[in-house]
Amino acid sequence: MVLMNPVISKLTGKLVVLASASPRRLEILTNVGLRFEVVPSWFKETLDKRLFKTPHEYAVETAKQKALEVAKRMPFKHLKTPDIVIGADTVVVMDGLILEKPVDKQDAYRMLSRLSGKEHSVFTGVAIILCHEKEVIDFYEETKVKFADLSDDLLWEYINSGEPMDKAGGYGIQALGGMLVEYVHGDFLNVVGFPLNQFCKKLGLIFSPPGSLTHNSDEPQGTSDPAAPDLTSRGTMQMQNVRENETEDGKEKLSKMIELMDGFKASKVLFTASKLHVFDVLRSSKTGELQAEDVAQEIKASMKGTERLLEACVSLGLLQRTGKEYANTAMSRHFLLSDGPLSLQGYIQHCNELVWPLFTHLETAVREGTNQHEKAFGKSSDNLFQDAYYSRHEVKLRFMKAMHSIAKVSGRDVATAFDLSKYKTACDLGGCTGAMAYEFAKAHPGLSVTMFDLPEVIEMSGHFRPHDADDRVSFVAGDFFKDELPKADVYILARILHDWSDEKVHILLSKIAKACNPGCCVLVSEIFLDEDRKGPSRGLLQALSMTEGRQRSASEYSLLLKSHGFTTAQNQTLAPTTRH
Ligand SMILES: Cc1cn([C@@H]2O[C@H](COP(=O)(O)OP(=O)(O)OP(=O)(O)O)[C@@H](O)[C@H]2O)c(=O)[nH]c1=O
Repeated sequence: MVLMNPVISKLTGKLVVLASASPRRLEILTNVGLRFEVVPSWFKETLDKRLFKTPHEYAVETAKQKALEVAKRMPFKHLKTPDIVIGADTVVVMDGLILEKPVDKQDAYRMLSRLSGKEHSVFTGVAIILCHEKEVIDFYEETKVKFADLSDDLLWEYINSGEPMDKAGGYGIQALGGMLVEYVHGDFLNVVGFPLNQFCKKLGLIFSPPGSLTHNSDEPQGTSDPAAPDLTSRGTMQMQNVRENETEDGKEKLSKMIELMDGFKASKVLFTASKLHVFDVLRSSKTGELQAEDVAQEIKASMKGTERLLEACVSLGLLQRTGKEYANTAMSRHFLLSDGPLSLQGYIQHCNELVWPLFTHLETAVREGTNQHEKAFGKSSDNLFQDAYYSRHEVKLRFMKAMHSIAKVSGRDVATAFDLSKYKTACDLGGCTGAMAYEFAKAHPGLSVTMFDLPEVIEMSGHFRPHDADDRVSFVAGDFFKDELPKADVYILARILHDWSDEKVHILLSKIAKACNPGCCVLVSEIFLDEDRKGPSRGLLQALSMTEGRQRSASEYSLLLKSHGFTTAQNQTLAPTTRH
């Protein structure tokens, strides 16, 4: 096959994966000579549509989740890491209503009769994951389609052909459904399921030599990812242009370097916008949108500073701007509103107030091999909650809010990672606010969960109790290094062991081993380092501000557990172990 599009040939030799079961997407990409593997995504298309301001944001987010699921699964299940994963999601939108694939014939009838005689939009969201660079480029395309007036007889005949069932909006424009269509405005293949033209342009931006990036100006509308793929600033591109022997690889390295150099600025923008409640302020305005001036007034900050902050937030995908109006993005609505169910506010403020000051002393920390608590806060931190710094009410509360938000975001995944149906009781050791314990109770109707933590933590955990608190969750005060542990079938250690030296971990595990009966299990939830300790960088970066704790690999945790009679039953991102 002759390759007309040189961009496609840039992917030669790379492991490209299409995270889609759609035969149409496979055909469109095969037709242009792309070589790839198909690994359909297991991501269920169940995102809450109400959380998205526009239908295309929903399609883009679904595409991203489909692709990410495959990118994460492949190294484990297929034992290979792809270079690129492509995900897509097509939706039909009529009067603001998102139509996906019909669930049955009646549903197809409802959809098609809604579309009859009118114009609607078809949006396809696409996500391209660059696995090694850990980057996501996403975009969407909109095409307008007008249906002719359709009689009931025609509709039922079409539905009975079986064609509508696996197609968004209940029709396939490329086949019989083409007969229903009066006109199409825009990219036809976008309706079929994949906006090939825009996809190739994006690939061009990612893979073409720097000089050709000047064609940025005709970039199509609808790019929803402000962070990518414009990998470097224009100033930098010009500089690269001058150096003719600069390779594509060199450009990638440079962009990675720039990302690393700027990383701290991006974090601080997030921390500051959260601390000033920018996201809450925008949410509580009547329309969900505000101009910079109004935001400045609400957050009691200067106009100039606020404008800069808002613009930086837009560039990071934390906010979006239409004209002069700023609004939250779907991601911000998900994670950055103080009262959202998945709010990360608590953890972000912990990073801002505690981790950030510690990292400003990283150089000394490296020279001395110690955590720089004393330098940053004037106090040493041998034992959280017991030293003077942590004894301050607001500091304790902030720490608890941080742990609470992490437990809320990850709790369901931890609670449902393994089949615990044969167990009756669980004990969450160091469970802080009880958020994780409630997630376990919710996920396992037959399980009673005891939350065990220091008395001063239990005392304050009332602040975090849900209104509909499940009475299968109870709270017991104690020190897990000194006091007797409650009896349980499952001991949960979520983000606990990394805080302690091997010596202390042994003390804790021997107490668990003593308290539990044969057949009991310990569920460990941690960031597991790769066996060669080359990643993930989240874990290795966290280690830099640790006191006596350390990050370990799955086999290091297994060894510690084994020495107390626990044999590892499963050993992946989340590891439960069973005692025999
Ligand atoms: C409007 C229209 C849609 N489709 C198909 O509708 C599915 C949408 O569903 P999806 O959720 O985006 O994809 P999927 O098929 O479930 O696959 P996956 O990517 O694995 O989720 C895709 O197939 C598209 O081609 C057509 O074939 N022709 C058309 O005219």
